[in-house]
Amino acid sequence: MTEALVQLDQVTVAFDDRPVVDQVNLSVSRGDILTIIGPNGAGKTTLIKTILGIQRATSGQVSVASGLVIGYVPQHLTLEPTLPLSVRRFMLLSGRGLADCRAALARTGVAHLLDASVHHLSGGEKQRLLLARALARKPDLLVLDEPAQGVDLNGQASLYDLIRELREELNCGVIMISHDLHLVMAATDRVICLNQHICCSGFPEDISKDPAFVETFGHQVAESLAVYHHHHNHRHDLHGDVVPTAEAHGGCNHDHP
Ligand SMILES: Nc1ncnc2c1ncn2[C@@H]1O[C@H](COP(=O)(O)OP(=O)(O)OP(=O)(O)O)[C@@H](O)[C@H]1O
Repeated sequence: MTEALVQLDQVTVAFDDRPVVDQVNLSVSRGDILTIIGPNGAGKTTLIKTILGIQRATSGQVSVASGLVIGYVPQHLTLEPTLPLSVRRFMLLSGRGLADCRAALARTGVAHLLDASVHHLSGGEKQRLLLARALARKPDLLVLDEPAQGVDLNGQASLYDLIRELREELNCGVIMISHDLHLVMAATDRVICLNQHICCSGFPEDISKDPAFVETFGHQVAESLAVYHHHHNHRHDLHGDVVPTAEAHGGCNHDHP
């Protein structure tokens, strides 16, 4: 039996008696990638804050495996603009040694920025730095809140590839929020569509046909996902370029009707 890293049973979070997360059940084990999608204000961030223990559930049960190490990648890097801060210093603030910090930066493709100022990093570099900080903790569970924000389309694909590789290398579980529906459909194992309550959940190829998904995202999005069934038969390097694999010779396959 696979032990759940985190399990939510009937979790509700209400602000001023308004349920923002409503009776949610979910479970993530090692090796799982679970993506939470949903419209603005659907309660996605509140839900992951509850998993992280930053937000208390109003009712229901949040259970985490004992000694669980969580690596959290927030939506944005929030910094005091007047405080000089190098990448090296930022990473060392995680409490890990320099060797671990260097290895994590190398894994996310930004080792060359060790002595750069965090204030001068591009949007994509900041996201990779945040991922490196989470990795340096050698997490059992990676929790990412819109990890591809500010990253161009090629960069997004390579970032999702990297997350999949890290899941295998660390044998960790992954929970992420994403708005990049096409990429999510290709990169995730399971999807939860949240609109306060879980309106549907399942495998990406099935979820786009679910009436609840169509109701939440509209016909146009559902149809575009249904025809854009993305067979991910290749990898991307950290610059977004396609790396052919043994079973494929590069290029995306998209099924057209
Ligand atoms: N601490 C709080 N106090 C009161 N209301 C809150 C609090 N935190 C979040 N909310 C409200 O809860 C609702 C859900 O917010 P949340 O940030 O979880 O949504 P989201 O799905 O992550 O949205 P987005 O996609 O826009 O980031 C919003 O209406 C928000 O205003």
